[in-house]
Amino acid sequence: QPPEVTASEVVEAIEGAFGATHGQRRNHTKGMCAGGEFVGTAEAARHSRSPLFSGRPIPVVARFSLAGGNPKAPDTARSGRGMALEFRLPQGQLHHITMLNTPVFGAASPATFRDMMLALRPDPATGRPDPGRIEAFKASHPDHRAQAEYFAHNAPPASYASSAFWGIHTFKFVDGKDGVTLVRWKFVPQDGETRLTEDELKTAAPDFLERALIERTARGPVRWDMMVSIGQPGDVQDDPTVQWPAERKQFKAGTLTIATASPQKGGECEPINFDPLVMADGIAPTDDPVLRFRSPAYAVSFAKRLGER
Ligand code: HEM
Repeated sequence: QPPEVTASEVVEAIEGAFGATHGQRRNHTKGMCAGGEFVGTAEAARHSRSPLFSGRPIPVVARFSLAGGNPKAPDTARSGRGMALEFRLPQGQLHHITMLNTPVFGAASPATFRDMMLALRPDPATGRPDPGRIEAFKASHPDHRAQAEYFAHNAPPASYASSAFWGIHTFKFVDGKDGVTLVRWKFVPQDGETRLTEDELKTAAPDFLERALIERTARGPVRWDMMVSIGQPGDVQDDPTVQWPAERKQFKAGTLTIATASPQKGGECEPINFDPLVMADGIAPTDDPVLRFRSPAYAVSFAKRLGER
């Protein structure tokens, strides 16, 4: 039985690690807005009755971000990049998809996430995290390893437009007869995946990502294909640190087109809480404890930032 962890406790631990930026998200603080549309495929509609896959264009409000609560994090940091999508479905319904640029997450439980934040808390004597505490955290939390290794072996993206984003958790597609398909998905950039070179890691400007996406969308729309993998009996459902075997059957569920990009200040994405449990009928969560925990944690962060405005 894992120790009980509360959403407020975890958000306070994030604030302890990074500080709190008044009126802003406590995590993924640095980011930008974007907009476009999504068109689903007939194959997705066979597995899920979600209006997302009607085949008609669905307006999307998007936010791209850097993981962590540092609003000035350099875009060369070996940390997560986020893509958050709010689909504006007919009749005012909403659907959220909130992803990272890694195939796995760095915690199998909220407790590990909290302990990671506690380990990152700066030592008052040096103003920096204590390397000994970070090592102790890593040694005692093997579920953190897979994502850390991914970051160690994969440089950050050269542009949001050329990054893949994974849903990471397992979800359920529910069809018209209540049939359930276990799925995981990845948004694959049609621009191809490009990462910073060793040189660029040293020389790239700290805020190049925002300018790059604004310039890229000025030249024309950017597209990602939503690729869905179908789970098999025995595949992990409730652990976002474990990947499925690569040979799982895949199909294209739709294409996301991002046509506009802007700074987040005053942008449409700024006030949105991209709670991943906001889902329309036809896609449902699994019992992944991390997925379930995200919703109350985002609510705590959202309440704090709105309350400060
Ligand atoms: C225990 C696990 C996690 C905790 C406690 C957590 C916490 C948070 C918090 C507090 C925010 C800011 C919410 C707001 O003020 O709007 C946030 C944002 C975000 N998180 Fe998580 N998170 C967790 C796991 C994940 C996972 C597994 C993913 C990806 C699959 C993810 C992707 C994102 C993204 C992309 C954002 C930025 C959303 C935006 O642009 O508004 N997080 N997270």
